[in-house]
Amino acid sequence: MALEPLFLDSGLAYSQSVQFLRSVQPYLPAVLVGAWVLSCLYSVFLHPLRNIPGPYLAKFTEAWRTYKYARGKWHEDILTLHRKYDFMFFHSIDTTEHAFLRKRVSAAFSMSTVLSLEPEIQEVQDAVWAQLDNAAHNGRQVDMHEWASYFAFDVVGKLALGAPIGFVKQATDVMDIIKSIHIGFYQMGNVGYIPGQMLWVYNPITQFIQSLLSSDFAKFHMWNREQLAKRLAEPAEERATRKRDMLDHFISMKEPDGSPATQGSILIEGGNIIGAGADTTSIGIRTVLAQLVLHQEDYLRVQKEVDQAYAQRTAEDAGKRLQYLATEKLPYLTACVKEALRLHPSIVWQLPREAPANGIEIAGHYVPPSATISMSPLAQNRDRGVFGPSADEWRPARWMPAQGSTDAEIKQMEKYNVTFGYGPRVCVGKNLATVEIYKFIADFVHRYNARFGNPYRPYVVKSQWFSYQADMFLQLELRDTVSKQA
Ligand code: HEM
Repeated sequence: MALEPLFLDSGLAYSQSVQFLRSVQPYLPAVLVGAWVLSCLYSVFLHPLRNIPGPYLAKFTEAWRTYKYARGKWHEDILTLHRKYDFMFFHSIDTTEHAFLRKRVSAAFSMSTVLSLEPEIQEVQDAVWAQLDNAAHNGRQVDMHEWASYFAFDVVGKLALGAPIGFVKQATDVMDIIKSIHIGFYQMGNVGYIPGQMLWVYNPITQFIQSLLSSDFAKFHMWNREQLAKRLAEPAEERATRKRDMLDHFISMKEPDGSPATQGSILIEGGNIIGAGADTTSIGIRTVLAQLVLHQEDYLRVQKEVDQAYAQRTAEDAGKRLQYLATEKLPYLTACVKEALRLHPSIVWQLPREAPANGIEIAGHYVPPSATISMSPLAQNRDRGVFGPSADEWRPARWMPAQGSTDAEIKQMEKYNVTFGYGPRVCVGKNLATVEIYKFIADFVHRYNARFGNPYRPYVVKSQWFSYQADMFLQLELRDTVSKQA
């Protein structure tokens, strides 16, 4: 390939530069190959982490990891690697900026805020039931890849962006938001961990081309801004009589200098939630549902528990849906939720951390300062040292005191179950996700009997940072008890 300048200039300097480039051009390939060989030699013989066991090719090039990521089968690859090399570690650090950002949103994610918004979550859930009831009446199969996503995306819209985006009502991926987020995660997941690589994706030229191709996402940004503008313009008397939601919490945040949060900061928090809190939760819902539908005896046992809880509602709660605080007391539902989320955590790629300033010794290996070390929640959650020889198996009873495990064993498993991460960066939305999952599953099994549309291929799993289930078709039967109650 000839090296020709893109912009013409005149004079001696220009012709000298061209001459220089022409003179070095024949040596460039050799220089690049030489640099690569040197870096390989350094990795194999001198790098401080050279003795850590792992695939040989990965010592030489990050392309090995990119290739594996791009296949979308990391949920299988990571387990194979851990079984082979039996090595895992992680360590967490915190930074002042992260601590500040985290503290200023903590009230928005507290359990009391989430529970105060339970009726709003229920409203979205009831809209889902209306759609699924309809499908059940007509004998139509439902794809839970879609419906769990529509539910979770509308919940974050309603609670944190100012209004439900309309997925459930319109029964579609409005403005292609879900599709665009998945494309974004695929791109970031595959190249985002390599310094500088995201420039191929996020530079003004590709961004411009992308905006032409998916103007829908630009529409979503516009919609998001409009909701915020509406909220900011809301008369004070109206605000005083309305329930405070997550968006209100974000609006009342402060910047580090004590000034009110800028619109940019508020929009970023909303963006974080839609990126981090919708897919993860819908995967969690599908994970629990999938295990229950696969194990019908467990489905029936949870159903019986929920039916009883419905029957025992107080006179004050009669006619209302089961509240989260009642569902979290149901022992078998709780065991099934914990076990399903352990076996299939929504995020299966590595959670990165920096080694501390003095380095750290882990499992006999010295890790130098600032090295990035990371661990997949999936691999950790299958650690036989913690979960025993049945670590890969579905065994909800392991979470039940005096039935499957002792109290001390359960405490130990809770500590090392990292579905929601670990340490100062542990998932900030865990309360919201937990409430959504318990409520959704409890009402679902109370309302329907369910079978896979295709028992020979119940669903497929794809990994792209998240590990999500697709083509999860269910045949639903509306239960008599519910049609009578309706
Ligand atoms: C089943 C559902 C969910 C799962 C499995 C999950 C999992 C995780 C994990 C593994 C992390 C990284 C933690 C670490 O590095 O140690 C994380 C971080 C985060 N999650 Fe979640 N998440 C879920 C739901 C949510 C929801 C509903 C929200 C918000 C509404 C949310 C917002 C966030 C945010 C903002 C972070 C970054 C926290 C930080 O860096 O301080 N997540 N989540």
